Amino acid sequence: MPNINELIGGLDFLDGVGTAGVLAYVGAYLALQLGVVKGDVYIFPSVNLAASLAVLFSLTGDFNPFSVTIEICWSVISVIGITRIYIIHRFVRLTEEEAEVARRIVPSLKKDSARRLLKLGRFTDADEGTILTEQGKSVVDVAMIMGGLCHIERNGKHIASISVGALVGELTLATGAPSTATVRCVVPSRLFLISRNVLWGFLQRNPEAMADMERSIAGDLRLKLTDTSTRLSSALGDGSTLSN
Ligand SMILES: Nc1ncnc2c1ncn2[C@@H]1O[C@@H]2COP(=O)(O)O[C@H]2[C@H]1O
Repeated sequence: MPNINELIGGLDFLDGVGTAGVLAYVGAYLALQLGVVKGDVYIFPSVNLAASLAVLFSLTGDFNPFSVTIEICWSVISVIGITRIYIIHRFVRLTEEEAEVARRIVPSLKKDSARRLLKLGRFTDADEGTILTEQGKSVVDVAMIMGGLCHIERNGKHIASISVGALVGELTLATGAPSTATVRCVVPSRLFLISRNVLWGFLQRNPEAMADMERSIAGDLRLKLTDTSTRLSSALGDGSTLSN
């Protein structure tokens, strides 16, 4: 049985290139599975392209039609991937408002995916008095406030105010449960609206967007809770406490 030195010694230049190609393939795939690289950044298709060309080159010494076919397909698919990423970087543009929404709710989404999400919703100017959600009723549209001011009302009482950057309807996004408050625009407001069902469907099909959205909601909740707790403690400023 040949030992390792004899095996390595028996490799010629083409074998060496082929081996490097195989290692690159396996390394890229392992990195993808470990989450070290993503499939939609340049590095993954580039390494795959280099690997397929290396293996293709090594096959010139030992022709095999099936291996050559798969390597050519791999090279072509890698070039398609690289071209797609280039087109997204170079040509997909978001308007300022679109970019603001994308940064706020899905900051790590690629521009083309963010654009797909944004196309599912709409920007609108809401008049003073517009009601965005009604306490106890299911939320129809989740909103992001781009400009203006809204009041949060519980049982007809104003309990908090939200403005630019705040989300509306996020608390019941996942469950579709009755909304926890009535939200009313108290000045003309600029909004981004997206149907709750449509948004939820998109998030379920896009785990990366779901993770982003969960982070955005967590950040939003932190601000809202802090604000509400501050209001509550100043309302109880006379030293009284809430009884249960
Ligand atoms: N205390 C609060 N501060 C800020 N916003 C709130 C508060 N309570 C409810 N909301 C918002 O009002 C929305 C009503 O619908 P949701 O319960 O889905 O999500 C809720 C939040 O977006």
